[in-house]
Amino acid sequence: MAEQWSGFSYIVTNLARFIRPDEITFSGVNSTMPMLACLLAKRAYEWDFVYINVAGGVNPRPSHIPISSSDPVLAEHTASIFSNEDFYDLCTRGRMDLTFLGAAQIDGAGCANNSCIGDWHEPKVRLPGGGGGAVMLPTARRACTWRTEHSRRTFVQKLDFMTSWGGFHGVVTPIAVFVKRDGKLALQSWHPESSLSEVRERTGFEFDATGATPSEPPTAAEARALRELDADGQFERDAAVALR
Ligand SMILES: CC(=O)SCCNC(=O)CCNC(=O)[C@H](O)C(C)(C)COP(=O)(O)OP(=O)(O)OC[C@H]1O[C@@H](n2cnc3c(N)ncnc32)[C@H](O)[C@@H]1OP(=O)(O)O
Ligand SMILES: O=C(O)/C=C/CC(=O)O
Repeated sequence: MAEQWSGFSYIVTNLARFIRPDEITFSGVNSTMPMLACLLAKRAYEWDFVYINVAGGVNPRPSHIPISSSDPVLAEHTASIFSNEDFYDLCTRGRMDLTFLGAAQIDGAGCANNSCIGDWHEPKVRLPGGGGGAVMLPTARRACTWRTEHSRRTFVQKLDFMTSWGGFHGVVTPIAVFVKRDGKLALQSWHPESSLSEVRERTGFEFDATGATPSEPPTAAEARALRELDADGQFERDAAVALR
């Protein structure tokens, strides 16, 4: 059980749990974990949804699981080919139900920075990922993010730069799942090997934890689907997610 509920498995499975039946769900560039979450949901759940991806695929049936979340194999046997403009149009026209987007820093309202660390004019690091974050996060009906590092430099009181306003609906890390409640991120659940106090300790903003419990372990179908998707364990090794 512990092996199946590694930090990597925890993130991918909990991202999949944000996907809803019949909805349109998007995963983009540099998004291996959301790609795996969408493919897991297709295999593990008894209902269907529309999975679209930045390779242009719409409910594709890829012949293998690629390392890159923008690999053309993700458009194999696709129902249609979507262009980049189509993803943005779906969002701005209110048709995108769920999109997965990255973030380097997240504040208590779920707003995100994926532009720079430090001062904008003299940054320590410039980050990629501002295009989707700036447009898709505020316009999709829901957006979720993931971070392999749960730390006070990631979960901050004040962002170094606000790339995306509007706020994530869901946030998943190796030790916690947050959801948006009354305009703020609230703790929904924590990794069974972690604790509420550890999540508080490693989070730089105050949050409501009313009703939060340890996360439900993976179902047999979820665990089986992820084993199939990562048969040789390469994704898990590449992700190198630590609980501590
Ligand atoms: C149409 C579409 O496809 S829309 C787009 C969909 N895709 C996305 O939204 C993905 C967008 N991009 C991402 O998610 C990126 O991974 C980002 C922007 C979140 C982070 O970029 P990465 O290059 O992965 O940064 P990474 O996390 O490796 O950090 C690089 C360095 O930046 C600095 N850094 C990153 N985050 C922080 C932080 N919160 N605080 C301080 N320093 C930080 C550190 O120096 C770090 O190096 P270190 O970990 O060795 O200390
Ligand atoms: O914002 C990003 O990370 C990527 C966007 C891809 C694009 O719009 O070309």
